[in-house]
Amino acid sequence: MAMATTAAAPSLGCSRDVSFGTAMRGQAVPLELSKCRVGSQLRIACHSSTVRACASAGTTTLKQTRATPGEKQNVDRQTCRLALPSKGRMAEGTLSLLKDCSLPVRKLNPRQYIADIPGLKDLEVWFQRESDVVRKLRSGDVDMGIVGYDVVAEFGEDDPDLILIHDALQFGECHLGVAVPTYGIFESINTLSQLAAMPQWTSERPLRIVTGFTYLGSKFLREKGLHHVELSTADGALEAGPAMGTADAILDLVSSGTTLRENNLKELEGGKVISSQGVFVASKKALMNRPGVLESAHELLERFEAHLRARGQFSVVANMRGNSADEVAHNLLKMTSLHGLQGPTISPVYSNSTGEARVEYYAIVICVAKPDIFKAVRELRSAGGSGVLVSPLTYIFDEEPVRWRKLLDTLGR
Ligand SMILES: Nc1ncnc2c1ncn2[C@@H]1O[C@H](COP(=O)(O)OP(=O)(O)OP(=O)(O)O)[C@@H](O)[C@H]1O
Ligand SMILES: O=P(O)(O)OC[C@H]1O[C@H](OP(=O)(O)OP(=O)(O)O)[C@H](O)[C@@H]1O
Ligand SMILES: [Mg+2]
Repeated sequence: MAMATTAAAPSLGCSRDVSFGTAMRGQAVPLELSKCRVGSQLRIACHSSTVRACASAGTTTLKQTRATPGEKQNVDRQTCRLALPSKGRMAEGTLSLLKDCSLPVRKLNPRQYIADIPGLKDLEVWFQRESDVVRKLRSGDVDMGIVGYDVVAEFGEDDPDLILIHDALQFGECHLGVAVPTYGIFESINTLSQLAAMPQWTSERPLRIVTGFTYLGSKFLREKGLHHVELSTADGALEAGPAMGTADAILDLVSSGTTLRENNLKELEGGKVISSQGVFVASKKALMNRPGVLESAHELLERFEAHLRARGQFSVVANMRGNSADEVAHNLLKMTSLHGLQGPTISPVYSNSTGEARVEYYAIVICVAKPDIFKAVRELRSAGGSGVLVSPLTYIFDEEPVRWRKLLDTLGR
């Protein structure tokens, strides 16, 4: 297996000092590695599979270390760090969210892993695989991150240092669930309890489940009382496992359900482990101790809240016929979709059709939830409205976001 360089590590200054190029499983270990001794100061960033490859090559006594909670690195770092997914759908979703919040990420070239956000000074942006975003939050190498909740739950391992500042960024929506084949011994199995009760599973022949979520998976299955279970892992295309005969069931992410259907699999009732979407997560220690982190988190949270709130709403302006603002208000408030955020804004429209200033119309401004827009237009017309203008909103800045207050409470502020 070819192993890619992890060139960001030395500049990230985290628990590794150098990186190396490629090595083939079972082949000679690269020269630099064979020179390195356990206990020396040389720390190497590599894929975890590399450590296994080196061990099987038998040329090194290299020890794999994982950043663990409390094992804080980079204590002297002066800058705040935000880690973002380096590839895939979550990278796209994150970059477009930040752009929509007028915080475009500036990356000098596509293969560089460091970037910045011109709108946020004193903040470094680092691109990392999602699992590494969570690991580096836990090790103190980065302060904040945007990733899928599934990754926080899996690699965060319930670490109390990880705080979800925003738990619903409205992209990357999916859930983690158990699925079995639609055919054979599973034909009449539709729930997790039925799966657990199948006589086939014994300690000699456990239920084999393939998943990328071993932490969440084993915890969930234990809690649900499935005892004779063996989890195996794969990096992708897990849905092939049952048909290939390498697994009986899968525990994987589901969004539209197409991949399950196309591979003759069905989800089990009671088999949903978690729902997931993009989240804004931070290290509690960093929020409390590193100067500037809380301020950056506040700025990001305010923008996310204002943008996401606005994204679901239209601004509607219309002229309403009426004898008084009170009468117009009364007519509007009778309609279910015309209440606005706090209530409609109503202002007199002065015309001089008769040579003197007269009020025949009132202009109203309301916010309407996007799914309700056509109902709102119908209701406006029936209440005497005309000239209805509908525009998208960029931000809705309301009072202090509830999530900000909640964060301060969590931090004891
Ligand atoms: N089908 C999906 N629809 C929506 N979001 C998804 C879907 N699958 C995964 N996600 C979300 O996107 C995250 C990253 O998944 P993605 O498939 O982009 O990366 P990966 O599986 O780690 O890598 P790759 O598939 O490129 O090898 C997941 O952790 C989850 O939060
Ligand atoms: O319910 P659906 O909309 O079909 O989406 C679910 C699929 O999406 C993800 O896979 P991905 O596309 O990332 O491929 P991978 O298995 O190679 O990771 C996930 O692992 C499922 O296989
Ligand atoms: Mg994937």
